[in-house]
Amino acid sequence: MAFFARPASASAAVRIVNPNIQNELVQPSRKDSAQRRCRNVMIYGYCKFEDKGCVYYHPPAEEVFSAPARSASPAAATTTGTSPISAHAVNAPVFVPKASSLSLASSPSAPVTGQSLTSSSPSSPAPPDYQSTEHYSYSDSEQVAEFYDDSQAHFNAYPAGYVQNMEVPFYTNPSQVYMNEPLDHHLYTPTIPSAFISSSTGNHFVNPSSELRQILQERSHTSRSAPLLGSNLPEELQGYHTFVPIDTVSSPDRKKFFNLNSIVYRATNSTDGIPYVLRRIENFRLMQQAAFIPIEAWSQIRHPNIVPVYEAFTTRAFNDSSLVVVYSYYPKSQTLFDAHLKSPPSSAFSQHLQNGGGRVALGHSHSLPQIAHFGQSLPSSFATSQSLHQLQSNGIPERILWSYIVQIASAIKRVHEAGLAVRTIDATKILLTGKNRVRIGSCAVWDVLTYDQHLDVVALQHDDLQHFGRLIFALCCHNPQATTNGNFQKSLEIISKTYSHDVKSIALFLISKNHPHKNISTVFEMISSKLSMELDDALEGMDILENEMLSELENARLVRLLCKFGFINERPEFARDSRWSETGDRYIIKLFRDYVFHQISEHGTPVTNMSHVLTCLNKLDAGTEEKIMLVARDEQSCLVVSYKEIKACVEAAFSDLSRASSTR
Ligand SMILES: Nc1ncnc2c1ncn2[C@@H]1O[C@H](COP(=O)(O)OP(=O)(O)OP(=O)(O)O)[C@@H](O)[C@H]1O
Repeated sequence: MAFFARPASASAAVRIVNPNIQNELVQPSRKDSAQRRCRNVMIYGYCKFEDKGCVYYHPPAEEVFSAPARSASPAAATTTGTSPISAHAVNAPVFVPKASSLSLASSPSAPVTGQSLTSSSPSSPAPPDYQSTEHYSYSDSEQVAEFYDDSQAHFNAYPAGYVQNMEVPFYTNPSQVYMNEPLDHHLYTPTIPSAFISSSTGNHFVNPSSELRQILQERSHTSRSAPLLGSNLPEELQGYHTFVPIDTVSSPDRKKFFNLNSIVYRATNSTDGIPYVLRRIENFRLMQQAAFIPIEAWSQIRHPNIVPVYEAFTTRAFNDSSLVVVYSYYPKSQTLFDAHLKSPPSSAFSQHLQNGGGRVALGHSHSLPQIAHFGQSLPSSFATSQSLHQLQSNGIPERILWSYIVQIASAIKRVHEAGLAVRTIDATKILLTGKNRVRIGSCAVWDVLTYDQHLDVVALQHDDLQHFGRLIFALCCHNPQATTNGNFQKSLEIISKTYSHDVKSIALFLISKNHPHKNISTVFEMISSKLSMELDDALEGMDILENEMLSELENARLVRLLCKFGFINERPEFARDSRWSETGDRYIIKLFRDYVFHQISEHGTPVTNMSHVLTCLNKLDAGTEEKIMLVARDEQSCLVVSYKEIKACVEAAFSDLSRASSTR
């Protein structure tokens, strides 16, 4: 086919082949070592190891010198026919036949230092100056010194003393035996110097780099958890499928929303494939369609501290009349109640505080006292059984407290400015979705439930601030009932002793009933000194995340390259078409694939070093001028090519395939 008929000459690669062995090149069967012509003879015209144990065939001198490649001056070698040897061959490292097991055994490997390599005897006979070769990274003494450290000694393909005294029978083929290459950091996306980014320690909002991936993986894993078998949930509902209850607590006390039963599910939207949270209010009969008007208003609100409202509908799919409100899903999030107010304070909570806040994995406790919110009452024993000292020591750290205050105040401000009231400022409805990141959830439900009551928004906004004050009291005192059941004075005492005066002031202001200037703008005036700290931490967190992203940038380009290799290499439909795989560009790509992935150690075992693979692929993607020697599997020919040329081959072969796929 036309698109596969790219001439082999399109490649700028230099092919090093002894013209005398053209017939051997096409012979598929391998010869015994003793019959195979020594590669040193083929390339340099002689082998200095001929009398020192080289097991390969060394033809008589006349035969050797009759070949064009035997030129005493390899640089003068001419390119003829299909087996050119160009000036590049001069710089080719001495070819080494694969060491036989015998020779390997007799020459155990040992670390080779840069010094030993550079101290090669100047009187060493003829092979082209190994040290002066400028095209081969592996022959650059500086680089060799750089990567031949002791820790890499086991990868060393060269027996000890090889360069110095040339005593060893063979040196090995660089394309067949793995050598640890130095990473050229210029090939990578530069990251911000670590001195300027505290990614290892993390910041107020971002976990340390070492934890970040695990946390993201866990979230991803959670969002794909399998649905419960036999859960009797609808298979499909209003474009949502794969229903999974999020709150697995079976106690009926734990699913109250106002005086109605409420259950939260995760389900996948069929249109965009994204998981959402569906809050279902059981046994609710919607009396008028207009009750959904607030949903429209709420769906317009986008704020980093509010769980976005997506849509709402009623359904009978749960065998009752249910109201369902759909929200964005934050996998592995916790309510503030679960994170900070669960009682008794667990060791996990203490650990959490030691870690400076953030999310902790707290299990649900079925023996927990009932939480007082939305009209439910809490057994007073819960509030009073803890000593003052206990309550003090279990309070939330002030830095985290201020962070919550600023974030929640900011969310309230947005909602109030939109002419709405939040109505869910409660520890059980505010989610901790990341390290010290809070989002007010379950918004809009109240507005739908009480639509026909025509409540005064200003009064509701006032209530928001009061609930906010109660929340601060609860968090400071580690007690959801800190402001009721006669606990107020004691709670105030705790706050005065444990926290700064500013905390006490804002808490008292919010909880007060008849303050003349009580609105969210006044709250912001009171907390203004804390805003800059929050802003600084947020921006620093952004820098850290950007830096993390930079390190991931490489992934995409490497995956693209690997995909191209997958498309090009060993296509079964061209298995018999030697033009496709055994000539020209594709052949180079195939050999390069061997060079990257099929390296072997000096013991003949596969090398699976990712660093080598990444180095090669990055150099390929960058298209560097650095040259490497690719050796055919039958070891009868080798090619000296630059990464730039291989890159051109990959691009050409891939565009051939792309063209073919688009024209059919
Ligand atoms: N948008 C959301 N994304 C992820 N998880 C959520 C979301 N909304 C709620 N959840 C989780 O669903 C679970 C149940 O939520 P719910 O509001 O019912 O909290 P709760 O602690 O069970 O309160 P209640 O006692 O009122 O039922 C909680 O663990 C909460 O973390």
